[in-house]
Amino acid sequence: MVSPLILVNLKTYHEGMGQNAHRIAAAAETVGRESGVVIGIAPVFTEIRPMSQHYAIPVYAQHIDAITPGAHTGHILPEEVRAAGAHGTLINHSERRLTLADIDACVQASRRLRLESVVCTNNDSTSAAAAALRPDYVAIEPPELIGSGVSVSKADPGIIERSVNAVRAVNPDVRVLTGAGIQSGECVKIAVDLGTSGVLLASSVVKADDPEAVLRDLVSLI
Ligand SMILES: O=C(CO)COP(=O)(O)O
Repeated sequence: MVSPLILVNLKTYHEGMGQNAHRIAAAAETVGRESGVVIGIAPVFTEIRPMSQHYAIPVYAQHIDAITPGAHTGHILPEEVRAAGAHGTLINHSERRLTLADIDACVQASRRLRLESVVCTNNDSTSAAAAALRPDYVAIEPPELIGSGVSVSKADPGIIERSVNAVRAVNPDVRVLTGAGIQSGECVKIAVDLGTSGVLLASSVVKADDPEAVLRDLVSLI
């Protein structure tokens, strides 16, 4: 069986972040190596290259733009994200929504560039729609639970189950992640038992005094 994926989105949390981001990446590398669970990190764009060079963990962009090389200013070119060493990318995160046409173009660019694509969604209908675009992962995250400290696994397991079924019905090759408020091994176990291939999370690791201890707990029951 393929290892579940624990994907830590560092967002733009900033306080002490330069140092903290590297501390989290080092912890992800250690805990990932010891547990055999794949722990990936999605840092800010400027940290993609240093992180992919220094740590043996998959590094993800938090976003790419649906553009091709040429005259664009202030955009994120998928080719540059790949060249910086990214293994994959989030697409359509709740805090960075895109149009359907742009999500499609981003998934296609990811496929062409061999970037793993993780399309974020907010409910089972959008999960089904995203699955039709054939990304590697659909990540269902109820927006009202993001950053709330209340885990989707416990507060709304039904949305995970419905999304897994919706995605499987459209394309069984697309794997499902879930996120929002994920904070413990128990949350991860519930998500995996409901048919997901792992979790997408942020605050419980990024804001922790001891991120390595939280990561150890997250992988403890899978
Ligand atoms: O948006 C998220 C991950 O991309 C979830 O954030 P929290 O883990 O802070 O709820």
